[in-house]
Amino acid sequence: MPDTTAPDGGPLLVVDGLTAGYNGVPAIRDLSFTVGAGEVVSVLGPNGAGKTTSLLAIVGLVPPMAGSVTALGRPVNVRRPHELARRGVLLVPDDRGIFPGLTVRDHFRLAQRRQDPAREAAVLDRFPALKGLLGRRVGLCSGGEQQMLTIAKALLGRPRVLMIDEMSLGLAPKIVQEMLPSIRALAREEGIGVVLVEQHIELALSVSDRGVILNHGRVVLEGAARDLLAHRDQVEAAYFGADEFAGSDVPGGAADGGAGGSGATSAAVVAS
Ligand SMILES: Nc1ncnc2c1ncn2[C@@H]1O[C@H](COP(=O)(O)OP(=O)(O)OP(=O)(O)O)[C@@H](O)[C@H]1O
Repeated sequence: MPDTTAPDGGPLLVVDGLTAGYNGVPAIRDLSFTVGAGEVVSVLGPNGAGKTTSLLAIVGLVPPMAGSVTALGRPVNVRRPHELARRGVLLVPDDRGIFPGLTVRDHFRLAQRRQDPAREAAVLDRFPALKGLLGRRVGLCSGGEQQMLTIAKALLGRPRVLMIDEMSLGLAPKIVQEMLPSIRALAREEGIGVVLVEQHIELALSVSDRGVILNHGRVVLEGAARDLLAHRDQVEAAYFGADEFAGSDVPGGAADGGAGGSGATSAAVVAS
């Protein structure tokens, strides 16, 4: 059984007040949220909201201007990207990181520092469709199969936190509908904390515990996924009218001490 809790029993990942951007201009400001073992947190928002930048900043690939990241109970030096990976906090990028000329089996080999047949078998059991494709060049695999491989590769290293950027990019809705529940099951069964960056709001929230909605680089709404699903109007307002919405007086909101776990001060929090 993998060790899936922070030594202090707290969340696996704590992002606190993270501000980061490009050429000195912040693209995300004061981002805060937590991810516990077995929990799925969706980071949602319109194009350009700062979702990808958030993930890149958490792993240090976009240098932070302010804020901190704590993984497994210990502060992380976000200026050293490999440190987080060593702790099992992995980013699955939206470009899938695959080599079209190599086979699925080759990718499995490259993804493991030391071959671990037992782990390999366990990961293949999670994505049985890959079993019959081990000898196939990845360039000849479908988009869904490539995406399964991308996630399978990340799982080989027994991650504690998996951050998945736009898993559904370019995939048919049916494939997304099949894959997202697998991610949910994976989180629960292996105690992995999952951060999903998604465009499919309803689908993402339907497999998430909590949702964080970004607009213009700020958290404008957050809450339990079931509450966000029940308050679709508020979610739409957060997407399309964020400037007016941020900090509004929503019952159970941050000003009321409402729950939500991000610690953000200006975001509204949907009431439980
Ligand atoms: N390399 C870069 N250099 C300068 N600005 C960038 C760079 N990458 C992203 N940005 C800007 O940062 C902001 C946030 O972009 P980001 O890609 O994080 O948004 P996103 O929510 O992931 O968008 P999408 O859903 O379209 O992928 C945007 O205004 C974008 O133009």
